[in-house]
Amino acid sequence: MPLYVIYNPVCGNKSAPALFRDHVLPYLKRRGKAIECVVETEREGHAGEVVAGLLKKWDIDCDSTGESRKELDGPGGEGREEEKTLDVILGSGDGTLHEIVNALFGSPDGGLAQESGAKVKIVLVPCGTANALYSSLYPPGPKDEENAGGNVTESVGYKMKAVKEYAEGNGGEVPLSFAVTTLLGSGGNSDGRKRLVSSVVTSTSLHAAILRDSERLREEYPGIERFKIAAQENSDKWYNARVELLPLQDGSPPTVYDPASSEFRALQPQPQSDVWYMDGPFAYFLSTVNVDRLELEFNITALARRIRPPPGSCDIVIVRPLRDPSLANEGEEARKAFVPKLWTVLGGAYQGGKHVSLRYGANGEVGEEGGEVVAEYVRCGGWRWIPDKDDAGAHYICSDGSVVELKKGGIAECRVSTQGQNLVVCASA
Ligand SMILES: Nc1ncnc2c1ncn2[C@@H]1O[C@H](COP(=O)(O)OP(=O)(O)OP(=O)(O)O)[C@@H](O)[C@H]1O
Repeated sequence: MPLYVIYNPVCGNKSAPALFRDHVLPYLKRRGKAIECVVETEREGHAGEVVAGLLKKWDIDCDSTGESRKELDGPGGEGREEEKTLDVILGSGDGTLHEIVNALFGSPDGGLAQESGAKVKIVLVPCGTANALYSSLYPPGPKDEENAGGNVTESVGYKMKAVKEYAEGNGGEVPLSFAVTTLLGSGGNSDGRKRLVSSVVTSTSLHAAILRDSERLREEYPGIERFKIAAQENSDKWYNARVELLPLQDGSPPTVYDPASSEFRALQPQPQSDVWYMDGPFAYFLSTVNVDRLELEFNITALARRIRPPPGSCDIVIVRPLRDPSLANEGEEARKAFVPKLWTVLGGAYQGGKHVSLRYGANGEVGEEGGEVVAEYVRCGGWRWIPDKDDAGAHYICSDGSVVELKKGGIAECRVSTQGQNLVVCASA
């Protein structure tokens, strides 16, 4: 199985070239790992082009030599069909992985990866700003903290965990689920793309606004502080839309987390409808697959680790401010009054996922006891986001950090797919 190394020199704090030069490549050499090629990405989209190009070339090579995809497995292994696997050590953030996923699976028929029948194994080296997938697969434990002297994100030992497990052959691997968002109605979106494949997060509302606005802050603030600044700027905005929730893969109803029983329960069917809908306004709407956090400490879909999700499902965190019993309308005053409550929810995500248990008291105070939940935590097979035509801010969709704008009247439909079974990432066994 050929091994390629790809890293993005500009992601995060731009430390990938030094990390690969000083640590990753020398380590692989010491372990005797033969590398076909090292690619430093040169532009947006390049990582996807490289991996797609390798699969295409592989197909041509196999066809022209007539070897098909069969390989002999050494003495005694005659006739055994060996899986074709392309191993890629990827130094990047989630955005570069997103480009690879979209290059391989972005077309409606399943795409290149499906056609070639090859398996692609990704070994992540977290070099980006947030590294949601890596930090979900390798949540740091006390030993990592101790070894890192308190700064896990900058620790070479922590960043090298997947590479070491891969090279030593003692790691595991997990297939990725995808959240496939189709942009429907009114000609899709502003940049012509109609299908977005996420392997981490798909969002609207505050999170999409943060990602949209944080890009312009990237040069000045290469770290995660740019997300906090963009969050401040957008904190009192609400988004008018209707959401339709889609059933789980086995046809059962979407479920919602009940902090009183610490379990998910089925949403009640709604009369005369085969979908389950929620009306806005929304302050927050964020759905994930494969992860329980978006940064090392930001455990926004914390239950994805605590209560294992069924295959083909996404976890969604939703905040609808008008559930607050102290707010009667959508006026400016109400929006301002709600800001601290939204911060309490997001702050809970930074405290190990406490937000999933927050509830309103009779006068709208937020605590761990009381009535209605503040953040609705839903698990389902997908969703449709139907923005109010006149609410321009409700038309942004974020897919793994890249943000698209729906055209007026457009709808985003996100369905979870397990189509990516031949794309796996290394994870602790
Ligand atoms: N040589 C390059 N010059 C400019 N941009 C590049 C280059 N190589 C890759 N890119 C782009 O860099 C962007 C940022 O990469 P990535 O998302 O992996 O890191 P990040 O945003 O810092 O981290 P995260 O997604 O974890 O927050 C990607 O959109 C990718 O297309």
